[in-house]
Amino acid sequence: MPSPPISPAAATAYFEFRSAEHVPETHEWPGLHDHPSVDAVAVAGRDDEVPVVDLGCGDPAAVARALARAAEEWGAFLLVGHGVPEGVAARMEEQIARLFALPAADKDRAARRPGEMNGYGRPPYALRFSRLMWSEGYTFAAATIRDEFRRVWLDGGDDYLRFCEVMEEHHREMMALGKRLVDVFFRALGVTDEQIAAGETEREIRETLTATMHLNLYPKCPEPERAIGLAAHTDSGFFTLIMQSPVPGLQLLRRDPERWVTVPAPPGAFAVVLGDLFQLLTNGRFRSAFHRAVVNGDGDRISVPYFLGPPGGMQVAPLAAAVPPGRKPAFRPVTWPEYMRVKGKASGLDASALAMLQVPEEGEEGGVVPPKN
Ligand SMILES: O=C(O)CCC(=O)C(=O)O
Ligand SMILES: [Fe+2]
Repeated sequence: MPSPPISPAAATAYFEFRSAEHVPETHEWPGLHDHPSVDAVAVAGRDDEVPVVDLGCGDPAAVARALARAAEEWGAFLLVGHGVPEGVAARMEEQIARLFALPAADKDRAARRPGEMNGYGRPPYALRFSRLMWSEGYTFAAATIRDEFRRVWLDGGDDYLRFCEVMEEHHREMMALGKRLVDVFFRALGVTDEQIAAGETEREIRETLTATMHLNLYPKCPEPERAIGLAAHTDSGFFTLIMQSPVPGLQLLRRDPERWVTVPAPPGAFAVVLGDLFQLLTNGRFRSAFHRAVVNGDGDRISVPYFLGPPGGMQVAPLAAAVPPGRKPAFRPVTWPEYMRVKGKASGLDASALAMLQVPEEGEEGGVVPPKN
């Protein structure tokens, strides 16, 4: 990506996507087609079918096996049979479309302030790039919904209340689902139900999960092949439950040969993407997925990643159950905020943050920074 990073003024300036007839230079991304985009279908000799995990299939052992395979080989999957009521996603879409359709002045009041996570605007990592993405976003800690959206709806009236109720409903459903999934992940790692019940760390991880929500609107784009909705990245926390419009846009990088596999968007399914701290927690057995979001020329797409991770003060270290007997943990312990600092530094060095946290094997040189991904 050419430097220098986008200027603070350009990064915060409001861009009117609706009236754009072309993708302006500020939003034009080179290198988007360095690897081909392919559909998630079986191709001879290549596995491009995004795994599907059916939580409701009634066979816990089969669910754990499917999850282990998806987490090891893809770091991502589609989740069905989860029991979240159908209406939740439709209500979310309606409210999010309404939020982003508000006048710029209302949204600007809630603009993210430097150094803060909550607010309207580009995610902090977007500021590293020299180009802008074709999306509008709003990030907030799920525990702060009522306070956060008073910045948008000053009067706290019916529109505000309705919006908050819908966000809270989604938060409740996703947190419950996230906790269920944590247990299935542990089972997929080979931890027994009794060990989970007795294991302090496992219990603490499930009981202290924290959630950040991000609302993404990818407006219809006049030249979708020249713009990107969200640049390629890995999520940093444990895992992300992504609600998406029934319009594909999420892509996963697969290797040998490198290609972007487009994740299907069947109504009712969630896309699940594993984050870097889950890779660390599972001693590298389950891996984070490099992904991006592309835009399209047919219509808007909305997505709501629900990022689950540890509380800020918790040290995340490889689980004993994930470390092979007689071996040392492969990573050193780290808190989420510390990890974010390492990741920020690593991006400047074009290095992998996880590799920087790796504990060298006996007899191996430490401090070597392999190239990113
Ligand atoms: O829009 C999507 O499907 C992906 C969003 C995403 O990866 C993110 O916000 O971290
Ligand atoms: Fe992501």
